[in-house]
Amino acid sequence: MPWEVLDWDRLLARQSIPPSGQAGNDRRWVHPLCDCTDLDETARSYCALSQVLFEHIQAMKGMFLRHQGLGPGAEADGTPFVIGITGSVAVGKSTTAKLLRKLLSHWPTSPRVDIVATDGFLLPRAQLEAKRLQHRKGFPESYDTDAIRNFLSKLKAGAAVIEVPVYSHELHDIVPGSTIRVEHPDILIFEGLNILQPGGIEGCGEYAPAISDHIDYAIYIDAEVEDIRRWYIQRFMGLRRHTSSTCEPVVANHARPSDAEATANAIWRNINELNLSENILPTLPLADLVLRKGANHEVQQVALRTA
Ligand SMILES: Nc1ncnc2c1ncn2[C@@H]1O[C@H](COP(=O)(O)OP(=O)(O)OP(=O)(O)O)[C@@H](O)[C@H]1O
Ligand SMILES: CC(C)(CO)[C@@H](O)C(=O)NCCC(=O)O
Repeated sequence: MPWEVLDWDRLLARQSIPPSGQAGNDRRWVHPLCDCTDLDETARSYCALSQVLFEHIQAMKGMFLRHQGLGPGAEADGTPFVIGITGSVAVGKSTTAKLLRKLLSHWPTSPRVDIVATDGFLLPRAQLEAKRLQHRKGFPESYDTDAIRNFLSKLKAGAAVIEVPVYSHELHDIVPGSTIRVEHPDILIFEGLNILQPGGIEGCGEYAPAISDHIDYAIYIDAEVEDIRRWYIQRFMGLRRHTSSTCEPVVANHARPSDAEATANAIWRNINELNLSENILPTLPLADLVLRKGANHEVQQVALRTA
């Protein structure tokens, strides 16, 4: 697969986004969004990523306007642009989404940016149990895929308000009666494990549309499996400290940290790592951009698909 490794210095030197569009020179904006060790390097790498997206969206907009016979000053059609972010459980999709939202909303075009996670479209725990899917959480069959496609169709059709269900990592379940409102953003960051899965064949023998049909630009976050496992265990142990025993038996019913860590390792091995190798990693070649992270979450490489 032809990939071009991004040269950040050359890209940032182009300054296609003026410095005022880079969330400021003060790198402390990074800190509330992620607990990274090198603020400057993190800001620089995500600014480079933001610039790739800016140039791509401007080029798409220019192409659309030319196609409509309109000049560069004209307004495009206002359809939300969907950026997909995928990769393993705990690889940092939500964190990257938040960093990008911060940067994108500082663009000179001041776009309104929303984030939606496919977690909200997981089947509620009771339904997973009824279908004996409780050990397949995160696998394609554990989501309401029709609801995901429906959501993206409505978004692309210009719906003014769409309500999306919410998943809680503390409850390990969909939060009953809770939704977030998506109100016709300029850019939607849509993050999840399964967004690049092929559509498959439906009962009547026809191809089902794929979720990715609605994704305009797809980012895959990649890292060493051993690093992702460590991040997953750290997050699990952190959540355990913050979870009351009434919330989540899987997390909270471990009096001893070593028991909790053993459970986290078992969930990683039997569910999340399996899902990564069977379903998620095979979609990497379908991404437009691969962001490769090192052991401390630093961005080591950004590669763009050229064909
Ligand atoms: N750039 C970063 N610097 C420091 N820590 C990070 C960074 N990115 C992610 N993390 C940490 O790694 C863990 C996983 O990150 P995050 O929750 O964003 O992953 P995710 O891919 O969205 O997970 P899931 O698929 O389970 O929702 C979290 O504990 C998060 O704080
Ligand atoms: C919610 C998912 C599936 C995806 O984000 C993941 O974070 C998760 O919870 N995986 C299942 C294993 C676990 O309970 O941690």
